[in-house]
Order: sequence, then structure tokens, then C-alpha cells
Amino acid sequence: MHNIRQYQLPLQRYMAMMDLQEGNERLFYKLLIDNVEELLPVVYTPTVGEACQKYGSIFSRPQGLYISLKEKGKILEVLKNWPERSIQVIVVTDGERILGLGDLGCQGMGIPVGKLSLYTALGGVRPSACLPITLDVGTNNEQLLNDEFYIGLRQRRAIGQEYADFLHEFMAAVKQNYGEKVLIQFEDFANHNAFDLLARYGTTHLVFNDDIQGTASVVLAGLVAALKLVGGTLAEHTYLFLGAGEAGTGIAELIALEMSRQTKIPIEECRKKIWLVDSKGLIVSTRKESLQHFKQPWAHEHEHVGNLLDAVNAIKPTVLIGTSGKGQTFTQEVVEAISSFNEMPIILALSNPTSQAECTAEQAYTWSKGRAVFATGSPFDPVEYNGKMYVPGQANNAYIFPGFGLGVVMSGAIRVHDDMLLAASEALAQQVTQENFDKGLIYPPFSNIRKISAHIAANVAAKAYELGLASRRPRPKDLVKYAESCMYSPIYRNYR
Ligand SMILES: O=C([O-])CC(=O)C(=O)O
Ligand SMILES: [Mg+2]
Repeated sequence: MHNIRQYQLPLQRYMAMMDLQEGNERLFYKLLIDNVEELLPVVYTPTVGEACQKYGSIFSRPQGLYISLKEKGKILEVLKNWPERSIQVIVVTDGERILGLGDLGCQGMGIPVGKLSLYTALGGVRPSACLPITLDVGTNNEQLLNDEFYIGLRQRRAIGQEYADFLHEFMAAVKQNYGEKVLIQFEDFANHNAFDLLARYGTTHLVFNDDIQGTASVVLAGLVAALKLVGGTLAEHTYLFLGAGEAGTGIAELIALEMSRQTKIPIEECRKKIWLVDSKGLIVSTRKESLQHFKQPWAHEHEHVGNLLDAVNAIKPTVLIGTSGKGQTFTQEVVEAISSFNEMPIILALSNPTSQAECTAEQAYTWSKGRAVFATGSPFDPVEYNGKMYVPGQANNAYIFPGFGLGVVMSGAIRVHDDMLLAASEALAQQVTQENFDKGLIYPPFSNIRKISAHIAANVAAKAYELGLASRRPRPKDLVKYAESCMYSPIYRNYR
């Protein structure tokens, strides 16, 4: 840590950590686990975003498996080149929507690598069982195509049938090579592919989309916790999203599902408490024809509303959630408007990395006069306002996917079911202590994350058994203890 702290720039710290991961894996994980709050922003958001943007020029050695269009027809052989045989979790991207930074092509590899480091550090999945994969199907990022250090194919993205066939070969090859109990986490695909891939492979493979399902689970947990501070039930609140992509519609759907479970009201009715704004304004029924399919369930009856501020004033939400990938969109007017009709507005600025956050913590607390219950996707420092300290929570899927994945792997689950996402969410919300609430926090600190992950894993596994989706026999009696016993620990022996 002394050496890492010598570096002033976050990117230098990132590079030092990546060197350490390569050279001394055990020490890398020991550091990461023991200093998680300090190092998470280095190996994960926001620094991993900058690393991906500059990946070509900081590249020293490949950290995961690249599979390019050129390998079409031979993907199985390429997979067999990976030295480890027993893989439990794959995180795969095609780099088309890296965080809120857009198309970074092959340079998106930083994301699967970072996510899998957290699978190990936060969730205890063995490092050797983790496989980061980037599918190189080209990039539409002109700057990268002209960058002498770009590490991927210099061609525009494959689309349509060519893309579908390539992905199909990949999915089949993974199953053939690793069996059906390998968890495939889709990460940072563009909206136009993410929903389709999840729908297409959700019934034949063990797949999980972190941006749709992981984010949904973490946000639902935060909301359930926030209600303890703000009051009311899920169904008594009104939700407005800016951004109707993977995160926005994924969160919205999981809230509606949980609302429906709690109230026994049909989910179609529950959806009406939830409104989404996209780049063309409020999503309303008159726009239905021209909407992408994943937005259509949210097209409720309402007159046309052109922008977020007008939507806030028209819908009067109690909860405002930013998932658009665009920074500085929760303006002073927007935050003041929602604060004018809520004693304690719940405001979540979820876009990553920090540069894309809808507003900063300081803005949220200042503009709401310290009344907002606030969390962000990327970390923000505590803020002092009017002599009081405010600590924003980090509503990031990193709370969920490591424990979720552990639960799936340890139970030998063969499919992911929505109820397992609800189980993960419930377990996370239960880990928020009175001490956290007293500080206004709706998430527990990351310093306890391994214990939290064990509880998430246990709840997810329990649900998998209940649903008949778990193949591991016999079912361990104490699933929390079992989860803990499964977790990789970078232990140093004391020989003295
Ligand atoms: O990686 C993160 O910090 C959260 C996430 O999945 C995203 O923003 O796409
Ligand atoms: Mg993501």
C-alpha cells in the first residue's frame, strides 16, 4: 500500500495494481480485500473507465481472452487456449457501451477484468475460475479506429445476422467447453443487443446481465432501505427515471415486480407508478409505435412532455433515478423542483464513471438543502453542508454480482430466475444497520462486503433450491456458513 500510495494519479495506481495482479495475485487480492474502500475506485469505477479509454496506450499484456470476428468458426479452439480448465464465471463484453463512456471497442476489456477481480475480492470466487472475455466485433468509434495504439480490429461493428451468428457460436462453444453450470455475465453491451441476448439465452444458458439485473437488484435494495428513512411502501411512491435503457427499464421492472408481490396488484398496474424519460421526453402512450420494445411497457397515458424538468413537475415523483449515462442532467432546477414537493426526495445519480453522474453529491445536498436521500453509481466523498456531514451511498451493482454469482455457483444453479434477483436484493437491504441509517446511508459500507456477499449468496442459493434450479446435492444446511467456507481467501501463513 505504501508503494501504491506513492502514485499521485489514479491511472498510475491502476497500472500498479494491474502489474501486481499479474506478478503476485495473492498479494493483489490481499491488498484489495484489506483496503477495499480505498482500492475499489482504483481497480473499478471511476478509474477503470479512464483505463479503458486509454487501454491501447497503457497496454502491457493481455489480461483476458479476446475473441475476434476473424476467429469465426474456431471459437471453441480459441476457448481451449485459455490455460485454466475449470471455469465458473465468465464476464463478457463487446465493448459497445462501456459504463457511460460509449463504444470503446476492444478496449472495454478493462471491464470484464475489473468485474472479475471483484468476483474474487468481494465474492470469494477463486481467481483461476474467472474468465474475462472481450468479443471483438469491431468498433464504430472513429477516434479509436484512427488511433495508432488501438488494440482491436480496425473495422466498423458487425451487426444483424453476422453479429447474431458470431454470438451464437460463442454461446454454444462456452457451453460445450465448460458445461452448463458456468455463469455467463453479459456486461456493457449496447441496449439494442443486451435485451435480445438475455431473452435469447436466458432459457438455454446460465446467463445474467449485470447492467439490467444486477443494477436492478442493487437499486431495489437501496430503495427498500430508503423507505425506512422516508416512510411509505414501494407502492406508495412515484418513480421517475431519466434514461430508459438497460439500467432504467431493468430497475423499473424489478420495482414493479416487488410491488406486485407485496400488494398482489397485477404487475401491469404497478408499472403505472413508474415513469421514464428518454432523449425525446416522457415515455407516453402516443409514442408507443416508435418505441423500442423494452420501452413499451412504460408508455402510460399522459400528454406529451418534452424534458426532465417538465416531467418532474408533471409527475411529481418521490424518487428520481438517473440511468442515462449522461452527466450533469439533474440540474439545480430539477433537484429544487423535486425538493419543493418532497420532505425527503430520494435521488439516485447512477451513471458511471464519476464524470457521467447526473449530479454530484455536493450539488444534491446543497440544492435539496440537505434533505435528499442520495446515492450514486460511482463513489463520492462525504459532503459538509450547513455544518453537517452527509455521506452518499454507492448504488453500484458491485454490491450484488459477486455474492449473486457465488450463490449461483455454490448451489450449482442451472438458470437465473427473477426471484433470485429479489432474493439478492432482500439480503442486501437486510445488511443495512441502524448505525448506517443514522448516518443517512441506504447501503452498508463496502468494508463489510465479504460478509454481505455471503448473505447474498446464501439467500440466492436458498431461492435456487426452492425453485428446483439448484443441482448441488445435498443442500447444505447452513447456507451462510457454506458460502463462507467456499470463499477464496488470500491467506498468508504465519510461520513464527
Ligand atoms: O461498472 C459499474 O460501475 C456499474 C456498471 O455496470 C455500469 O456502469 O455499466
Ligand atoms: Mg456495466
